[in-house]
Amino acid sequence: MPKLATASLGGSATHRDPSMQRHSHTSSDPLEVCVTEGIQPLSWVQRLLTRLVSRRHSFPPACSKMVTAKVWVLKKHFEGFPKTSDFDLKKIELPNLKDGELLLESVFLSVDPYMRPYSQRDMKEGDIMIGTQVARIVESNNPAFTVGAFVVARSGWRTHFISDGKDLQLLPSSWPESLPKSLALGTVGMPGLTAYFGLLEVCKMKLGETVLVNAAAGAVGSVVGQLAKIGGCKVVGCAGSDYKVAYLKKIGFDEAFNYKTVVSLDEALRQASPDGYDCFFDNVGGEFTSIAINHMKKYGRIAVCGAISQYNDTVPQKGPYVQVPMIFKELQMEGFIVTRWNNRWEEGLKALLKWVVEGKVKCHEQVTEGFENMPMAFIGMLKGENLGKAIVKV
Ligand SMILES: NC(=O)C1=CN([C@@H]2O[C@H](COP(=O)(O)OP(=O)(O)OC[C@H]3O[C@@H](n4cnc5c(N)ncnc54)[C@H](OP(=O)(O)O)[C@@H]3O)[C@@H](O)[C@H]2O)C=CC1
Ligand SMILES: CCCCCCCCC/C=C/C=O
Repeated sequence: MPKLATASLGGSATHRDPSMQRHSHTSSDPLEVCVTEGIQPLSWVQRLLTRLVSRRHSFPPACSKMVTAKVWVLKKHFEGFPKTSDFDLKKIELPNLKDGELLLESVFLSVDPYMRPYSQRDMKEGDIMIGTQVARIVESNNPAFTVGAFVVARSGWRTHFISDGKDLQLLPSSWPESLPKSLALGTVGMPGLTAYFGLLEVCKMKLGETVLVNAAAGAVGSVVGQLAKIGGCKVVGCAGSDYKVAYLKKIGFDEAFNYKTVVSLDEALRQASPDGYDCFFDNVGGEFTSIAINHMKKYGRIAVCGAISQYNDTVPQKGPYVQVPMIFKELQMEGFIVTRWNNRWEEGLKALLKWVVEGKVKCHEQVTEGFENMPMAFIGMLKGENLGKAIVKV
């Protein structure tokens, strides 16, 4: 493990609780993906032979056939809160594979808050929705990739796609067979890395400090709180339901409250930490930030990770503004995007995987079944229906 991670995050373990494991996962048999429609079930000898052949990359691929991918398209730019009618489900015929190419099928897809602001900024109507998936290699014309292997891809909301392999990340070789591969989209993926780098590099969290995190029961927030505990901090989290608050306490948060039902957010923040906060990992922005900033300790650090309370605004929110408390408390407030540390993802994933395997970081996933339900899962996540990482299982 790198020096930084050991120095800042080594230490006390959190409690292990099997009831908090994710509630659903799939197992997968690489054999099944090559069975062509209309072919009778294979004997076990044929299956074994097929497995051996497919692992050695057949040229041309053994199960070449026309594949139709389903894709979700942004039909209409979101106005305010996204609606299911803003999306269109389409079918696309994929061409035959060229040399060096792979055919992949999505197994798990991620729905993330960034899709809301990114769609506005980077997409035009008719584009396939951006996003990441865990996908299985179905055919390979590329010797670097074996049929049956699982990768993380950034191919958008598609059931099947073709890649030249350059944009694919194989799951770490140390990934335990028993660990759900969907975690590569959450705790052991981009959201976990956001928590890791945001806390270490932006908040510069230190032993004995007090850390505040909002949207705390979500994909990023739940990891932030648990890493801060591993790093020897006091952790205060808030979330939008009593059920989520109970979960936060179960996974080791020292204080947690429901920001929707407290009479006064100001009072709840004061009660949770009368001395204030050294670090604030802000996932929410807006009014929450303008209240929380007054509870920062002198020289406190604020990691501006997200602003989900503002993503659906049609009219920009007005102050109160942050400058006066920033000046008098001499605060540091820094926005960041996790891709800043692209060259250190291996380090972060290794550390996160280790903590998950050791039971020091617990994971929960909100799994929606069915590719057809992607827009619903995305909208549900924006509304706060997810506990932990929101995932769609194809
Ligand atoms: N900077 C970066 O590189 C990255 C930033 N992010 C940001 O981190 C934040 C969390 O992302 P992620 O963990 O994936 O998502 P979550 O799993 O936390 O899901 C989103 C959660 O946000 C909460 N929420 C929604 N609307 C509001 C609101 N108006 N006020 C307060 N809370 C709200 C809901 O929880 P609740 O029930 O508690 O309200 C909801 O469950 C987002 O802002 C996202 O954009 C994520 C990844 C990378
Ligand atoms: C199309 C896949 C992009 C994967 C990188 C995601 C970076 C997320 C940055 C988030 C910003 C705010 O939510």
